[in-house]
Amino acid sequence: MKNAIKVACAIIVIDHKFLVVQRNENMNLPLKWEFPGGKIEQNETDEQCVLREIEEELNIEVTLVKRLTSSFFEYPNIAIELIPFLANYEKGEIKLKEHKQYILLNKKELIRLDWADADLPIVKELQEL
Ligand SMILES: Nc1nc2c([nH]c(=O)n2[C@H]2C[C@H](O)[C@@H](COP(=O)(O)OP(=O)(O)OP(=O)(O)O)O2)c(=O)[nH]1
Repeated sequence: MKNAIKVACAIIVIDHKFLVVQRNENMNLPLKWEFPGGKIEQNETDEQCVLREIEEELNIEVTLVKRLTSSFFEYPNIAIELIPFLANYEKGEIKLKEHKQYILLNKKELIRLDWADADLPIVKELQEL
């Protein structure tokens, strides 16, 4: 795949559940579920990106535990490499800045959501952890 844009995201564990967020009506991929994160900027590492995005989007601090397998997906308007990190919630009160809502689900419940396509292989990999 040519020129995939790199996007880093966090699978945040809180009380043994996974935090997932829903994109709002005005974003690309409206109302799809995803893991919080965003595009990697110049001069930052994947890890720095995900920590920054979590602070920006959710107002919380997390620690990164493990990098999972990247997912490559070509949407009609954009090709992305989605780089997932398993993360632990550390501190802060969740305040959503961009997303419509968040929910905490266990592993089995994740499959039922209407995910952004690029996330599906990651949700599958999570089932096997
Ligand atoms: N943060 C995040 N983005 C995802 C996931 N799955 C997925 O396909 N994406 C896509 C949606 C966006 O096209 C891109 C992430 O870009 P972004 O969140 O920084 O930017 P955005 O779409 O809100 O805004 P824009 O700058 O593209 O208009 O990756 C995911 O799990 N998390």
